Amino acid sequence: MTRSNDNDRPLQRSAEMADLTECKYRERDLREALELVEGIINAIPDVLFEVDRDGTYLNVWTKNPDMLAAPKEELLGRTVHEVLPPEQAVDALKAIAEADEKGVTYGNIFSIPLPDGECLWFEHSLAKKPGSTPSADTFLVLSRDITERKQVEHALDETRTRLLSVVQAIPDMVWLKDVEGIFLFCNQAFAQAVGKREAEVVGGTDYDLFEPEEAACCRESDRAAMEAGRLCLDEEWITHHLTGQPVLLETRKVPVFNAHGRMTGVLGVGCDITERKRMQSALAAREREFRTLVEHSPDMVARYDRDLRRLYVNPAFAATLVGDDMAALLGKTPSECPGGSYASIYEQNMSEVFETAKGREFEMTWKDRSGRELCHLVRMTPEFAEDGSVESVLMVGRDITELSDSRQKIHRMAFYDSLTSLPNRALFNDRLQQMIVDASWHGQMAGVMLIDMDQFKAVNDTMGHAVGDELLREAAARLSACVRSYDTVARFGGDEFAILLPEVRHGDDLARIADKILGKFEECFLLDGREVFVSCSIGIAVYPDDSSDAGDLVKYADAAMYFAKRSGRNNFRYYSKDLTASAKQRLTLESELRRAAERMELELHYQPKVSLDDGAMVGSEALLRWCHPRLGMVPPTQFIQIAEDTGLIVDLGQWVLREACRTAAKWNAAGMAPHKVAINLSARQFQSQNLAGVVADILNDTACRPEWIELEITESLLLDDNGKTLDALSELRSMGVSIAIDDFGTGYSALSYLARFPIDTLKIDRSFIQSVITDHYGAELVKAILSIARSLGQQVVAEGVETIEQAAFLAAHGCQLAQGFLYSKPMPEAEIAALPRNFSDGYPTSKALNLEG
Ligand SMILES: Nc1nc2c(ncn2[C@@H]2O[C@H](COP(=O)(O)O[C@H]3[C@@H](O)[C@H](n4cnc5c(=O)[nH]c(N)nc54)O[C@@H]3COP(=O)(O)O)[C@@H](O)[C@H]2O)c(=O)[nH]1
Repeated sequence: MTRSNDNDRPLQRSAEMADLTECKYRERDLREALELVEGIINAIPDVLFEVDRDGTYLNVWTKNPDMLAAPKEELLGRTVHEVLPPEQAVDALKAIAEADEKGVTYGNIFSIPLPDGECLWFEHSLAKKPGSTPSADTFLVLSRDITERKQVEHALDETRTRLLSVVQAIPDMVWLKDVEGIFLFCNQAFAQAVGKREAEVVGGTDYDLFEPEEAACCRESDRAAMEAGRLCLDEEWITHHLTGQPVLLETRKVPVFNAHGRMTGVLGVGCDITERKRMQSALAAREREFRTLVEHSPDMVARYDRDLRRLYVNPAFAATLVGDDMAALLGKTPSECPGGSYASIYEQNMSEVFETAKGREFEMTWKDRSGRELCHLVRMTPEFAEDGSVESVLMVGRDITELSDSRQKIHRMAFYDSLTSLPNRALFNDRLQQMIVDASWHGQMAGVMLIDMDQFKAVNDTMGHAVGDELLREAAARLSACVRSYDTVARFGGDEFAILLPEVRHGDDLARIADKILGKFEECFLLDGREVFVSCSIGIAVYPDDSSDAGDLVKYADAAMYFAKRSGRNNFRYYSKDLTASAKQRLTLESELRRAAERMELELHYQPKVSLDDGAMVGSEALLRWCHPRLGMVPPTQFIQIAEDTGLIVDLGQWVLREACRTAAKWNAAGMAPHKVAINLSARQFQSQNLAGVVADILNDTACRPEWIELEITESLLLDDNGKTLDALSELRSMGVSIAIDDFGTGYSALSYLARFPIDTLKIDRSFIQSVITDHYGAELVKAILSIARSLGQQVVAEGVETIEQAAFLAAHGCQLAQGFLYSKPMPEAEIAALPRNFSDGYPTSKALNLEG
């Protein structure tokens, strides 16, 4: 600093003064500068070091000595190597070297590890402070504690990493675009969907990823979100790069703002809802489908709430109950609409479904709105709320009226007789078992009756099946009228009935009931406009006297019934032990008869038929005999009925036919006098086989000519007017076989059949022949028969001729043939062959009578 003056001394002085002032000024400036520096150093929180090039601490300034790694006194004069950890010391020297080279250096970050694992962080700025010589250069180091900042940065980093992981991990697509639509970020899900790496997506736009149309849509929805300034929900179609399939994204887009509130872009999250949409539409389709099904189902469908009120009914339900008016049903309980006695049963079932949470199924018979009785199979199913409670009940009702009717029909068919509507044998047996159980429990007696109609077969055969059926129905009604309501009248089949009589106080009660039945049957039956008398035979077995076993009781009643029949019919018999033997015998005979033919126990005997004209043996009747190994010769009267009852007669008859034809063929061999063999045929043989065909086969097999045999049938067979018999007889007749009516005169019907059927011979029944001599009416009857036959051109055979007088009467009145003990008893084939071929000697003949006359 220089100042001018005029006087040297004073000038000098003033110069000195000036120097002094200058000096003082400088000193003041320096002091002020120092104070400023000191003030600055005190004002800043940082530490200021001065170090030399080797890192020796020369000076330290700080307001807060705690920030120092060691007390200031210990620090000064020591090098960074002595103070800092080795790594940090090396970094410090590197920073000094950089400042040495550049003059200054900023932003050198150091961390000093602490014993607890944490770190202290510092940011150093260095400036070179030139010395008087380069070697005297020192370096000012401004050390700023940035530990707090670093911690915040670290925490932010962690948060960011965590968020990024989350964003990467979520299956939804996440992306961020700036306002221009440039991708700033995307997660893996997005990158994968568009077939790029994340880095490839960032920096591009939608147009780099999608077809223009798709990209435009995406941009459009971005703009909409940005314009709205809030979260927007949208749906976007994109094409998945892997499958090439369109993918529907449900997108949430939200504009992103910076710290100043300026919009910087839009964040998008996309969820692939293609499958969900597909499921939803499939679900909707199924729902429509089910609705259509339910709406068009013939089943009744309804849903009920906990108050048993209807929430839903389908049209079938409404139609059955009220017609079209569904509203009349909704919100109502069954009791309210349509009401009725079944409604409470229905509601009770439904309440139980709500209470037990278990479905129910039951059948319900009720009436629809037109009053028609219906049967429904009702199924009630609980429907659960989320908390597991039953929220509603779904009811499906199927109309099983037809099925129920069929079931009843089947039940009736299985357990009831279709003709009489009485229980059948199966139901009878069931009730019998129950009756025994009850009787045993109450210590009571009970009865089993078996009833067989005595003349049913004759009526059936003579008046036809329709009349037979009518008789059975009437008989069933009469039996039912004779017993109490809790007794059971059953039909076993044919003309066999049975009655169960529980709660019998005394054995005699059963006799009174049996008497009542017999009395009822004494009244005539009006059948086909005619009065017919049919009696019955009754067998009685008593529980527990006779047996406690159901099977035995029936068997014993049957034995008793059989005995009643044997002892004259139209009566009843109690079972007694002896009867069992008789019934057993019958059963034994039956089973033995089945095997008689194969055991060769059967044979035919023949009874001659003699011409009353000249006494010549012109034929014979084949009569079956059973040579029983134990019982000896069993007469047909003892087994033919069994054979008829069991149907065995068909096979036996065929055997007889074959044997008789064989014999006829033998006896008519060349050169012998003609001999016609008469063969008895049962009505059953007409019913069960192609009789004409069978006869033709047998004739053929045995080489027997048709004219060598005559078939004897009973009158009753001809009264079967179904045409079958007429056809069979006509066929046989056309083959050349002659037909005879056996036991003529014992039938109950008109004689008109004589002209209708192809009949060659009438055999007058033995009972008429036996009375011709003793009884005037008998004689007149025989004369009348002879007259009818003559006028119809039929031959007459008198059977059972036992006396000369009978033979003479018959010969005198024009009877052509006679058969009876007078000439011969039935004999084996060989014995007949040995008989004289003529019975003229001592026997009356018309020729002899004429000679005498
Ligand atoms: N469906 C078939 N029925 C047959 C067959 N064989 C026999 N029968 C029928 O059995 C009944 C009994 O026959 P049977 O014991 O043989 O008696 C016959 C004669 O022995 C008997 N008869 C003959 N003459 C006299 C006589 O002078 N007096 C007298 N008391 N009895 C006599 O009559 C029976 C023959 O009768 P019919 O047949 O009516 O001419 C009997 O009804 C047989 O029909 C067979 O194979 N199939």
